[in-house]
Amino acid sequence: MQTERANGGGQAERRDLKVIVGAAIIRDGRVLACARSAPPEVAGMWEFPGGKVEPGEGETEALIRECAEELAVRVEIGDRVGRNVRMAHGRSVLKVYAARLLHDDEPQALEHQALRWLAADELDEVTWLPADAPIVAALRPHLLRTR
Ligand SMILES: Nc1nc2c([nH]c(=O)n2[C@H]2C[C@H](O)[C@@H](COP(=O)(O)OP(=O)(O)OP(=O)(O)O)O2)c(=O)[nH]1
Repeated sequence: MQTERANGGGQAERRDLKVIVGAAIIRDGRVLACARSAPPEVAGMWEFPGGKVEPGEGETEALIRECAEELAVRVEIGDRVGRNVRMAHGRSVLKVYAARLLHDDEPQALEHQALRWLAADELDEVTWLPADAPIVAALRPHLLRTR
């Protein structure tokens, strides 16, 4: 549903912002990167596991659900990584959170083409979705700290 609210300047502010959450799953100083299998325009490009937050769902809850659906893993969600990234002409926003695997779960590529664990100096070896660039940049020092 779309509702609009007038702000101080009298302009309408969109309230139907779609929130996409991503999990930067970190293990031993490496982050899990996932290659999309669809749609064709972005197949083979790399992203953080995640997806749209469903109505009535919290961001952490959405991440836990998406990681289970896409990778068959249980995760603990930690701090935000990087800033909010506006996408689709401002209609959606990408928010990435650090995460760690629980119970020695091992990610399986149930929906992705491929998975890779990347160290800080390997982050540029894959082609990330364009919106992920500022997040990947913020992740680099984070990975170096958690080595
Ligand atoms: N999961 C994820 N999506 C990203 C990232 N970067 C980025 O631009 N996106 C975009 C790609 C898609 O347009 C959108 C996420 O949509 P999606 O199709 O993965 O979400 P979903 O799993 O909820 O999809 P669906 O059930 O509606 O098919 O966000 C990222 O790092 N992770």
